[in-house]
Amino acid sequence: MQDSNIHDPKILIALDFADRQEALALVARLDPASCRLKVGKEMFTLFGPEFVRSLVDAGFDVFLDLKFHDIPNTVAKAVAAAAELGVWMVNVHASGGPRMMQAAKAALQPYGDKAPLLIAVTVLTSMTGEELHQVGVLRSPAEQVLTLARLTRDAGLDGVVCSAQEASLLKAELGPDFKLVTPGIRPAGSEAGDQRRIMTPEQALAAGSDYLVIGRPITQADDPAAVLAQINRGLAAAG
Ligand SMILES: O=C(O)c1cc(=O)[nH]c(=O)n1[C@@H]1O[C@H](COP(=O)(O)O)[C@@H](O)[C@H]1O
Repeated sequence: MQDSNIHDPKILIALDFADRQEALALVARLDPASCRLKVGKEMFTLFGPEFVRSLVDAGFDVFLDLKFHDIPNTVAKAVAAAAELGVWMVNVHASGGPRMMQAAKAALQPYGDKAPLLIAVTVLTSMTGEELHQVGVLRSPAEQVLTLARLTRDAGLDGVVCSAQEASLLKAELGPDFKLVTPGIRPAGSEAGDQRRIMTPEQALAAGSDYLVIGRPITQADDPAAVLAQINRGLAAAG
């Protein structure tokens, strides 16, 4: 059976490996038509822009997940540097505020159609309401996600990172075109680990997630390609 999402793969595999060869062995078994790849802080810090370029050159859409959060000028320059790498998506923290997000957006303007999608992290999927309180945010996770997502939309960005638990609320409030990228995806029976606001792939898709970020349930499996294929089949059947 062919995946129905073959032209727009929904799964973004989080390549969180300390060993480059281990990551490349996995990538060699993947098809850019079946998944996209996410490079985050661990692999970028270890292996740098060359590693990202090698994945882009291999034909993969790459989400560079460095969650930029700094003064507007610094974030704008960092986002432009990401565009130079040819990545498909890049992110900032929405809590950096509207001026920071607008500066990031403006920095991508010269890239036109070649600009990566620019999205903003709302409330990390590892956080609970109690932890938000501990850092001085007295709203519930859903209320805080919606507040930050509105700021993100108003700053002209393409979407947000949120948990799938907030996806239906955000789709209803912000419309179908505003992209929702949801980590914290756990197929039934898999370990939550440090994630807290989780959903299964099928639940996330039904709730309105556009892209599902999945790391350990795929990368730590005995047969990652088989697990990816199984999740893609589940999504095709559910969608
Ligand atoms: O921006 C992200 O990708 C991200 C945001 C968030 O709120 N939660 C979150 O888990 N992530 C990333 O998504 C990936 C999830 O990996 P697993 O928990 O192994 O599936 C990790 O690489 C995280 O850095």
